[in-house]
Formats: sequence, C-alpha cells, structure tokens
Amino acid sequence: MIQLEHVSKIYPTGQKAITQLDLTIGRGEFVLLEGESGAGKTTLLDLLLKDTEPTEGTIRVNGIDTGRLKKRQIYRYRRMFGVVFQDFKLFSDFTVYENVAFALRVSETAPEKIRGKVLEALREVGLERKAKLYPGQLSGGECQRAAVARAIVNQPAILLADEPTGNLDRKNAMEVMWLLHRINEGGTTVLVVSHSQEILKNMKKRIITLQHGRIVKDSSRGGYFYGN
Ligand SMILES: Nc1ncnc2c1ncn2[C@@H]1O[C@H](COP(=O)(O)OP(=O)(O)OP(=O)(O)O)[C@@H](O)[C@H]1O
Repeated sequence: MIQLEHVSKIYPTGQKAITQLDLTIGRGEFVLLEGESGAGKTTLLDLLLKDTEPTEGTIRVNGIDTGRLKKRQIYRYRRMFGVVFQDFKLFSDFTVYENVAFALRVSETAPEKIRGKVLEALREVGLERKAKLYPGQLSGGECQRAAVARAIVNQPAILLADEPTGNLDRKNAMEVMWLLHRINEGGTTVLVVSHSQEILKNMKKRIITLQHGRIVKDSSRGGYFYGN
C-alpha cells in the first residue's frame, strides 16, 4: 500500500528531515509512528500527501509512483487519504454537519448523496445527535470525532493522523484511538503519529520509531534496533 525506497528530504534551508528511509506499510495495517520533536514524523506524512517533494528516493502509494504524478493528477491522488490533525482544523462557523459535508462538496460528490454519507460518517463516530452544533459547542473529544468523520466521509484507503490525541485528556484520547482502531478494522490503512507512551503501549500495534529522520526501531521486525 505504502512503499518508500531510499527516501531523503532536505529542506531548502539545508535541514535534513528524512534520510535514506526504506519503509513498507501493507494494505489494512495500523501503524503508530513515534519519535522526538524534529525526528521527521510530519515530514513523512507531508511526503505521502505530496505536500512536499523528496530530495531523493521513490514513494509508491497503492502502486502509484508519486514522483510521476502530473500536477492535474495530484488532487485525485490525495483523495486516497483522509487526514486528522492535533488541532482538529474544523471550520468554527460551520456546524458539525456542514464541516463533514464540506469534504464531500469539494470532492464533487453528487448533491443527493451528501446527506446520507454525512449522516453515516457521523453515526460511525457517535455524533449523529450533535450534527447541528458548532465546534465551539463541543468538547475536545467531540471535535476530534467530528474531524475523524470529515476524514472518513470520502471512504479513503488511507487515514493519516498527526498527534490526533495531543489536545485531549486520557479518556477522550483512548476513545479517539479506539475509533481509529475500528476504522482500521473496516479495511482502512491507518498511520498515526503519537507521543503518548500509554497509547503506544496499549494499542498493541506496529510501532515505528524515527530519530533524526531515520527508522531506528520497527516493532514489526521484532522490536530490534537497526539502521544508522
Ligand atoms: N518547511 C520546513 N523548512 C525547513 N525545515 C523544516 C521544515 N519543516 C520541517 N523542518 C525541519 O525538519 C525536521 C523534521 O521536522 P518534522 O516537522 O518532520 O518533525 P516532527 O517529528 O514532526 O516534529 P514534531 O514532533 O515537533 O512535530 C526538523 O528539524 C524541522 O525543523
């Protein structure tokens, strides 16, 4: 599903963010990505989304070599992904329903299909009764669940989440992680950046540890350190 070969990213400032990274994530996997600040976690997500270009190496997603995508193909490519952020990134002057519907409108979904899809996504995250509320009227956990509904409403093949529990208390954090687990059980490949040792320990998923842009530990390889 996701394959990186010898991928490096050096920003124009000269900052090395990713160095000679080889990584394969299979279809339907759930992967937790950890590493200290500046390790390259967000850069890795940005590379997958083609928000930034690798300095060297090849990135393949679902068989697509991202380096060969034409500009006009990038929009369609990105529709393979749903993305969840630490700070939710909901529109504060849109209701929960409108926030989720917005993701469908920009993807040119037929108008008659929007309502059913939005309500289904809200049901999935347990927010069907809060559809008419604004983000300011929700708790942090509910905001994040609304953001997850927006991310999955297009039924993406891959869900990327960058510190999705960073602004949440323990209970809400575990609820959001449980939700991501359920979405993964439905077949979606899930990649989550997390700093929380509790989450890393409790989820019992594959954990990849980045340090200075390199993978220094991958639990799918028996937890042994390698590389560097
Ligand atoms: N646009 C940019 N221009 C220059 N350097 C950048 C840019 N974005 C990130 N960097 C640098 O690249 C390195 C990796 O950054 P990245 O944001 O990927 O790390 P991270 O692991 O996500 O960190 P954090 O946990 O703090 O979010 C850091 O040294 C950072 O300062």
